[in-house]
Amino acid sequence: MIGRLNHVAIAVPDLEKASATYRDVLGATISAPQAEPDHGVTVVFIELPNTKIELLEPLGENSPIQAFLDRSPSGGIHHVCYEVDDILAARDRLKEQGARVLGSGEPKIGAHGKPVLFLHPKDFNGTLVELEQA
Ligand SMILES: CC[C@H](C(=O)O)C(=O)SCCNC(=O)CCNC(=O)[C@H](O)C(C)(C)COP(=O)(O)OP(=O)(O)OC[C@H]1O[C@@H](n2cnc3c(N)ncnc32)[C@H](O)[C@@H]1OP(=O)(O)O
Ligand SMILES: [Co+2]
Repeated sequence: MIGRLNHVAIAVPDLEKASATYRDVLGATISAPQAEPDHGVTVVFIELPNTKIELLEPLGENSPIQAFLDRSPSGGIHHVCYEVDDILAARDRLKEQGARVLGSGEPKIGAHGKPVLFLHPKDFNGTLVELEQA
């Protein structure tokens, strides 16, 4: 079911500072910040030869990553995103197997303009999993 690793996401308290570190210290090319109010975050992407790094900071009052940052104020790896060919078939199969699909269970459009879903970290070895329609 899961295919390519689309991105590894790092939650950060300050997107500008984190972007500068990746740009100036690691020599990375950073995309322009992208506000995603429907997801409660602002993100940038770093294109790597074999995948992407997503840096994300909270946006708005009810950001789903605020509690994560309260627990880890300097930030940390937040989720991994795998591509799937058919996100609805993947969702239905995962639910049949007892995995918890977060939110309403209906995919939302993610940062790449594709439908995404999230799976509860407790069902996947303490790792928040995002699925993105390939
Ligand atoms: C623009 C879209 C973009 C894209 O790529 O397209 C994105 O990636 S948007 C990313 C931001 N959106 C989300 O993360 C949505 C899904 N996340 C959630 O719904 C919440 O973050 C949730 C439910 C996973 C956790 O929320 P919260 O921390 O407030 O809940 P709890 O305090 O109840 O935590 C429960 C339990 O899980 C542990 N936890 C929480 N977050 C993570 C994490 N990122 N990785 C691993 N574990 C996590 C938390 O420590 C609690 O564990 P416990 O042992 O019970 O204390
Ligand atoms: Co993501």
